[in-house]
Amino acid sequence: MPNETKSSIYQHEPPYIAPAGFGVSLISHVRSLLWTDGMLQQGYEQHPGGIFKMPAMGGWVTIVSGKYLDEVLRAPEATLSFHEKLNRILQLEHLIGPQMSQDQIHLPLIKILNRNIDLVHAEIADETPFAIELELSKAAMTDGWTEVKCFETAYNCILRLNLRAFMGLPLCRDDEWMKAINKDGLDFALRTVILRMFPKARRGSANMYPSKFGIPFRAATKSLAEVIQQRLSIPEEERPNNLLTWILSRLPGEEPDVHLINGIFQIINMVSLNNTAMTLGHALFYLVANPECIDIIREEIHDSLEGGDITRDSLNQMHKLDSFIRESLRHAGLSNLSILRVALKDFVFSDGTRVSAGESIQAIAKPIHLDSNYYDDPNEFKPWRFYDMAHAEVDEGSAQLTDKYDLVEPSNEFLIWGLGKHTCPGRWYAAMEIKHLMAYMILNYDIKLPDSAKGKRPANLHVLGVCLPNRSAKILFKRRENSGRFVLQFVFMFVV
Ligand code: HEM
Repeated sequence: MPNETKSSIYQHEPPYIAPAGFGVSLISHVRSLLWTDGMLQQGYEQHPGGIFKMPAMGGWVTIVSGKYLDEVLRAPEATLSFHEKLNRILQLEHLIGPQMSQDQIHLPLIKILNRNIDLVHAEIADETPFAIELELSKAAMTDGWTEVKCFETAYNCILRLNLRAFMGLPLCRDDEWMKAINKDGLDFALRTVILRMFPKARRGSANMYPSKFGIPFRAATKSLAEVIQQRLSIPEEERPNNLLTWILSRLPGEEPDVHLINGIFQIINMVSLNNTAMTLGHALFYLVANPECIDIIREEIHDSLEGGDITRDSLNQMHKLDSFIRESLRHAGLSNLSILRVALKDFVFSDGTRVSAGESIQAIAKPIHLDSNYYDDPNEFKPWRFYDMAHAEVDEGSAQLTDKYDLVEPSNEFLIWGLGKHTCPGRWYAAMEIKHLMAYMILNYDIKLPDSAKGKRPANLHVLGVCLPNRSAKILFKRRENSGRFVLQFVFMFVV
């Protein structure tokens, strides 16, 4: 068993996979910036199922896998902390306040989101045609086909759906407000980087300086304040059932703190937007690069519809689509690492490896997702891999289809959502949103790569261990003949 401070066995540092001596450490850091994936793979191959230390983002991080990952997951929050790591990265205490940094007010809010997922789905379903058609209307149409940047379209659609689910109509369709949110998000990101450059004790005062770099959460505050006043004027039981109402119910008081509300909203929007949009972007690129899958998924969607509609239950029946998205995440996982922790006390693993207080620990992810010990032909994109794995267990005598290979299920071999007590609490929402959008697109549009791509999936962009979908590559959409009902719906929405 690991021991937090003492151990009878010989204690030692994790092995370094790059030189860390005086002078050469800098070279190791430059190598890790340019060659993160390669360095991580090298560490994994040298220490399979083990522990090693590698340079990352200006520090040295202990990387774990195998049984050591389980030891990290079992450690109490007071020893290996996820929230403290997040606070340090995002500077939540200075930029939003203790309700966020200490009380984690966003967590109960996401629980409410999960409890209301059927209602939230209804909002997403209503907003989807509007969001997609608006994005497509920005580009010219040739012979019925509209060519758009895939990732930009995915990002904007997810942003629009999140705003609808979190804030409701009409604010979610206010383009000025959307611009303000994007500005606030960028100012926030920049501020976190600047604050981290100051010693801890000076950050509070550093944050007070008026800034040329923008003040986080200011741009969207004015419209939000108006919406809050309007929401408060409605009797509590009649308020729309969405995030803004839930935040207000958790912050009782005469004068709501608009800065805090904006901060909470921004953090939830931030964690839900980027990862979800990247996941959708990757999956759409796999879809157009594997066009033979489109008809198969479309047939499954048709078979799952309820009264012609994509409902929550019908989404749960779309096992091939689910497998397709999970395989897309396995193959082009968003990050090569998972599970962020910082040691608040010295921590000693069962083999005597010691991590000192203040140091960071992360779990290896991508090399596991591409390891032939866990996945057959790991470098091949097999859209029905998880569908087949679930069905193979039924064939082997299990009475019903297992859900352990479902998109939302984390495991030691599928670390996209993290694992253990901090496993992503937004994964049901994210999966529902991505599946709904893809099902809607596949049902109502033909989708393809431009001829110039020659059938090849556009290359991903790898930055500091993050695998981004290609930013400039385009895909084409053409409305399908039988989607007349959708056109009427869209025209109706604009008229109203
Ligand atoms: C495809 C989309 C998403 C991916 C891949 C993803 C992935 C992750 C990962 C890897 C973690 C960290 C786990 C750890 O370090 O132990 C995490 C945590 C978290 N995620 Fe997500 N996430 C996604 C979408 C969302 C959405 C939509 C929401 C909110 C609605 C959300 C809210 C959170 C929160 C609040 C945490 C922190 C949990 C805690 O404090 O215990 N995520 N997510």
